[in-house]
Amino acid sequence: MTSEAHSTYSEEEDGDEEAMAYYDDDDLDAFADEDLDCSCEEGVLGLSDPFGGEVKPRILLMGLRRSGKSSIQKVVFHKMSPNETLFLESTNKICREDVSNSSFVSFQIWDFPGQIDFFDPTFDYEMIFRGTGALIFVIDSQDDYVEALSRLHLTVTRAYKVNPNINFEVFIHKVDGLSDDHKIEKQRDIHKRANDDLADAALERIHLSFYLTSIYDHSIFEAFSKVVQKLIPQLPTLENLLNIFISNSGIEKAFLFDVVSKIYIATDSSPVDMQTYELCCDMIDVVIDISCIYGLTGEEAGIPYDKESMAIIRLNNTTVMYLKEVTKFLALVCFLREESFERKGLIDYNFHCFRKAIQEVFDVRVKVQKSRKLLSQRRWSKQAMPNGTPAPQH
Ligand SMILES: Nc1nc2c(ncn2[C@@H]2O[C@H](COP(=O)(O)OP(=O)(O)OP(=O)(O)O)[C@@H](O)[C@H]2O)c(=O)[nH]1
Repeated sequence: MTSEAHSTYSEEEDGDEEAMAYYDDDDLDAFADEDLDCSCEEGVLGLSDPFGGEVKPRILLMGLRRSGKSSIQKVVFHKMSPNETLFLESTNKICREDVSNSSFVSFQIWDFPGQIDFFDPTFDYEMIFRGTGALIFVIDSQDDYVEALSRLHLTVTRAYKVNPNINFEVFIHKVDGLSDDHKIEKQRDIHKRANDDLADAALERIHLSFYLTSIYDHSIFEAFSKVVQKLIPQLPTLENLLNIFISNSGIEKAFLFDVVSKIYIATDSSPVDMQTYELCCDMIDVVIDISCIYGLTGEEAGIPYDKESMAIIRLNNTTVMYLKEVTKFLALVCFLREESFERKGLIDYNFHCFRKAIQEVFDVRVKVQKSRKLLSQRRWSKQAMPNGTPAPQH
């Protein structure tokens, strides 16, 4: 395998940098009124903490004690190594974290303590479920899951009553200790029992999606990618753009990755196989690691990834992997045959058009965010002055 990688980390702004600044600043602007950013440690909430004005979709992590909820969050979003999760303490309050890596990957994760009680009057579950986009229920596959299944049923039915638009995602977790046959067997059993319970309650219309996951391989990143993709309204547009890009460039497969979390936010319409996805994750690791070691020029340089970041890796099976920066947090990773890579000029030109199109999609999103913000400000000021009295000037 041969590889080339290139990254520069100049802190000085150049002409093109404006385009990047335009991205980021507008993004920040758009979210200025919902500046709820806090680390997990700082973001511990009381159970009745209201988040009235918030717009970002929520992803809830629920499940029994020690099922692996905090480990998932730490491994996917904090680069914690799986072995370190052995030392995580039990969560005893709801722990909220903002994930705003890029314009398309922007949500909040709420990690719930295992023993949460729906009948506790201080637990305002209606408020919580109302703003929820996805509810991930984690089941420990190495443990007896009878209790977990009844908890899943209770949680899902409560949540559905409050908000029928929630995506219900079930992670059959810790499958690293199981053989392939055993994994399939567990998935079938859990799937059947959970759906039977819903059918018994005449709630067949609730759809549950199941994933086999482990923090010890890439399955957890892949599952999270699928959960997040469902929350991206621009997904069909992104997929379309990727389809057009690859079919005109002789590329076999392309992924749009969020570099920080290694979640892929979109891919073309050809099927994804796990090995290809793992190779992409490894490539991103190589680029970021090399850049961290050799590229960083200053303390405040932050994430070692910029508009010059790119990498080419030639595999020993005549396949080439090509990574290019799309925005400050997004990368395009492509797989193509060596002979197709001879037309690199054409690929780069098409990439340029693809990148521009992504910026336009992003532009529309920012405009929508801004008009929503304006609208809510107007509503708010009307409420503040019901008789039309102008606000006092200071
Ligand atoms: N084998 C294996 N162990 C895991 C996996 N994920 C988490 N664990 C382990 O499971 C244990 C519990 O993990 P936590 O993340 O603390 O579980 P939790 O659901 O947040 O627990 P509470 O905070 O008590 O609700 C830890 O020892 C983890 O190392 C996995 O995929 N495979």
